[in-house]
Amino acid sequence: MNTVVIKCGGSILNELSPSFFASLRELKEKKANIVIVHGGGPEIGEMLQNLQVSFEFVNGLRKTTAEVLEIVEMVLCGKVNKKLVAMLQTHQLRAVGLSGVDDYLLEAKPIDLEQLGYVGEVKKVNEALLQKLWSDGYIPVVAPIGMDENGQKYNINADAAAAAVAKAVRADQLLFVTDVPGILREGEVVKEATVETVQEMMKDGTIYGGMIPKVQAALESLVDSLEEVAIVSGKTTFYSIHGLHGTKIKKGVGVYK
Ligand SMILES: Nc1ncnc2c1ncn2[C@@H]1O[C@H](COP(=O)(O)OP(=O)(O)O)[C@@H](O)[C@H]1O
Ligand SMILES: CC(=O)N[C@@H](CCC(=O)OP(=O)(O)O)C(=O)O
Repeated sequence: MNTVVIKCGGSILNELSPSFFASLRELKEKKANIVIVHGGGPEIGEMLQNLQVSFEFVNGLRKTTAEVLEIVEMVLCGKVNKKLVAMLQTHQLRAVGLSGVDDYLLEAKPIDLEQLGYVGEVKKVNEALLQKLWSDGYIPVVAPIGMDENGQKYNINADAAAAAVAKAVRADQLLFVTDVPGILREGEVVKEATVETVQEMMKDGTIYGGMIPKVQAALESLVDSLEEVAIVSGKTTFYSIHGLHGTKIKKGVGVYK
């Protein structure tokens, strides 16, 4: 059966279009197993500002003190996760909201406690839990908070969490749904890219900011069985009779390290 991992960026969560949900229903009709991993960077930033808690990004990752972690968890697992689950439900898609803490869905370990605080990376994914939800027809919706064996929680970049889930479930497809129609170069969507062309676009500055962790996660996930990753817009349908819209990143000839 087709397994599709969808990363929904915080940039697009409030602008997901009815046609995005229609594309999901189409996938469900084709009996695909779908799991959604969501972000929420802008909402976390807003809440931290409202609560006057200062924060900084180190290499694209939010440095996470114990105080920041508490707010990140509150926003991702409470507000954002339930908002997305509610939207899916009202678009006739049966969804269950979880975080990586639930039944150790995302077992995590710290990346660099000194530099980044409680920022984690995925050590292990509880694939069996996803399989159980799929067999009952649900779309699991995952907030990227992980936990280690001592109960310490970690803030995980959502692009990296989605890539880890895709690897663990040996996904057929990994889609990054965001607020742009794909990788743009001189105002045009790059329809197909290889590992090498993506690396070039990172070097020459075509790819910058929030697109960097996304393509890095995409390239890392192409190492295993996954042959293709796509970056698509949540403002439109991502499938049509012409196939997938957006940028497809294929393995190509280069090897990503
Ligand atoms: N070459 C590029 N093509 C398209 N978007 C790019 C590119 N380089 C950087 N970006 C930026 O990346 C953003 C998407 O990343 P981000 O805001 O982190 O989204 P998300 O919340 O979906 O993870 C775009 O809105 C755009 O500002
Ligand atoms: C460690 C780290 O940076 N975590 C992210 C988690 C949310 C996220 O990745 O959201 P987007 O996909 O919307 O960017 C953060 O705190 O913003």
